[in-house]
Amino acid sequence: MQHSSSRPIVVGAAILDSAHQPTKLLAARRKAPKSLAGFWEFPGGKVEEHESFEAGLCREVYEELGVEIAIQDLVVAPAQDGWRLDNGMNMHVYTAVITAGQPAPLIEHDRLEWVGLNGSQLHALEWIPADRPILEALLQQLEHARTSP
Ligand SMILES: Nc1nc2c([nH]c(=O)n2[C@H]2C[C@H](O)[C@@H](COP(=O)(O)OP(=O)(O)OP(=O)(O)O)O2)c(=O)[nH]1
Repeated sequence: MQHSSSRPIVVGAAILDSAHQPTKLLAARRKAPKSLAGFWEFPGGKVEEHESFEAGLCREVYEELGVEIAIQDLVVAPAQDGWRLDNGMNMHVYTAVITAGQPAPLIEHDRLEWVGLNGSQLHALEWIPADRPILEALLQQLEHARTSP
């Protein structure tokens, strides 16, 4: 999809440790702005005018973490225009895997953590509240993919 409206669209990456048998998700802790500092999120950011969502996501992840990714699937939201964030923007989240590089918290984050998909650690992190339903949908979608033929 291509971004062309004047309202900013945010894209986020649910970076998994494996394309076919994922066990971990790469969570990133923001260090700015003050209102979001300390909260965990999906790496990503705003898509630029006339940039595709996928291109914007690859660019943001490279800028923020220094890695190249291969985008897999959209985490399907209840509405077609994505997940509604607390700031009034909408976000599209895609699963992805790293294809080159070692992730590091280069600009927007002060910590990165590979967290198990099955277990309390993922939920124990202090996620941006708007991300919690996205996490639930991600887990359900991965579970569905794992159990369907
Ligand atoms: N990247 C990201 N942003 C999120 C998530 N959840 C959430 O509410 N947001 C909000 C926080 C910000 O207000 C907005 C994303 O803006 P950003 O600051 O990351 O965008 P950007 O990298 O393009 O930064 P900038 O150029 O505007 O400074 O969306 C999430 O999981 N990931």
